[in-house]
Amino acid sequence: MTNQLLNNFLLLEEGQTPPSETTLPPRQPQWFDTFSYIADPDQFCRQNLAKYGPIFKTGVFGETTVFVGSAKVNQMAFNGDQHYTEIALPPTTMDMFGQYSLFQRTDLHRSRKSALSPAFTGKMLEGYLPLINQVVLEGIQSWKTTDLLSVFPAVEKICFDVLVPLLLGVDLNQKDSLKGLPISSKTELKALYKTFFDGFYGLVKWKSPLTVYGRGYQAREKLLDFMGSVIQQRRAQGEVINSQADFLSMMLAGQEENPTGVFQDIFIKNQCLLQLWASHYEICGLVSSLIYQIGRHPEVKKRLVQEQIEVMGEQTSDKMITSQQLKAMVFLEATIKETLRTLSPSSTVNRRLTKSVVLDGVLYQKGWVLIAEQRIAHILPEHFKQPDVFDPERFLSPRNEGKMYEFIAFGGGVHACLGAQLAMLITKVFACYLLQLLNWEVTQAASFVQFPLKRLKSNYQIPIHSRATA
Ligand code: HEM
Repeated sequence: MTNQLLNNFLLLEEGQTPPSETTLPPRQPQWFDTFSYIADPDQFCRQNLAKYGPIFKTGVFGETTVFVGSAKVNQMAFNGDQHYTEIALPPTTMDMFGQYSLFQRTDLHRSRKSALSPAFTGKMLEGYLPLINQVVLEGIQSWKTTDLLSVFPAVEKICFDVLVPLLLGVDLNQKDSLKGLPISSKTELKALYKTFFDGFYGLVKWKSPLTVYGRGYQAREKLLDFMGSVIQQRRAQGEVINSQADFLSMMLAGQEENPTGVFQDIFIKNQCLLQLWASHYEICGLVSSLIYQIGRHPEVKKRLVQEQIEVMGEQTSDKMITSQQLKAMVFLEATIKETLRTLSPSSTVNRRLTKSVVLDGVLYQKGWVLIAEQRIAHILPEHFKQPDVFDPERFLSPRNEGKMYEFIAFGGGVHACLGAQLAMLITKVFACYLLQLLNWEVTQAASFVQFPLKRLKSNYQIPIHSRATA
């Protein structure tokens, strides 16, 4: 267990008193903390960090919630499953996850995660590349370069078209792909998915069309029904399953190999939806923030364009970008990480302590919620030098900043993101075509939606020009 690696870590059994020199995290929870945090989470974290350091108590979400950011405490927060933490999410969110998510059943977490992992690594990712290339290229080519581009909606449209075939196994670009299924159009599917996504954040646990949660739950049922029909249709076609084709096929092939194993229909249907939930808006947020950050930093853009020329040579954009080429684009990878560091779409990792623990002489009491906050971890000078400067170089040798538990855009430890490599792959392909085809510059600071994910506001626009005509 990871925390055996932590020095000065003590797990307190019921009734055990902490060592005499133990202290509590600074700051008293305040009644207005939830409002202050939601109104401006960046400022809330920065102000408290400046005053109290990287660990402080708050009353955010109506209980004692300890914000943490330094690597060692993040490590402790990330690795307590089944020992001293549980997932701390509202009951509505847990209900929307359902019992087949990786968060709900910590006892089954390891076996489920290792069964799902092959779909998001190595050969499988390589197999996804032709589709990602094609859909992203066609999507960007359809943008009107004489107009202002509404960045987030434009990116969102493409991401949906990439992720639905990869995760739900339904190729929306094929004519009649929805024929015989209980959802008849892409528009309907997209609207249901949005309602499903929003349902995770509805706080009133009343299954009624009048509540966000109720509508979300209803959408969930319809989407599960839809996935059931997709599976039935696949079976009816009787074709040999190509386990490498998409996430759904990988699971169906797993079921064929071991009919009583992890991959039961109910699990498969839920996983398709859950992975779409986990990925779509996160990747949209990341890609649109990347467009913004590149536009804000012309010197970074110049290096990225140079790297494209070095790696791609004379290759034109009608040829697929290969995984070898993507691997060679180290400055692009660093720029994506720097975007994740500065404008990470997902903000918090919440865990409730089921036992009291002492780390480095600080007591974290049973019942408190720990929030490992990127807004703190990513601006700590001991993790990142000159944190307020946008500088992709920091992730490259010799600086190599952003070690494990310091850079936490994809979480860390037991529940580290399953789809991090897929997210990086899609974002890289997106960035390559953008750099090859378009010119854009950002002169004004944008405002961002902060919850549930951080992203550019939908009405934020930038002028784009074709590189050919620039
Ligand atoms: C920019 C894109 C993404 C970001 C920023 C992101 C971020 C995160 C973070 C911070 C966590 C940890 C949550 C926690 O510990 O409470 C996480 C977990 C997870 N992510 Fe992602 N994610 C992204 C893309 C994806 C994609 C593409 C997939 C799958 C298709 C995915 C699937 C998951 C899953 C299944 C977990 C839970 C893993 C577990 O419980 O072991 N994510 N992600």
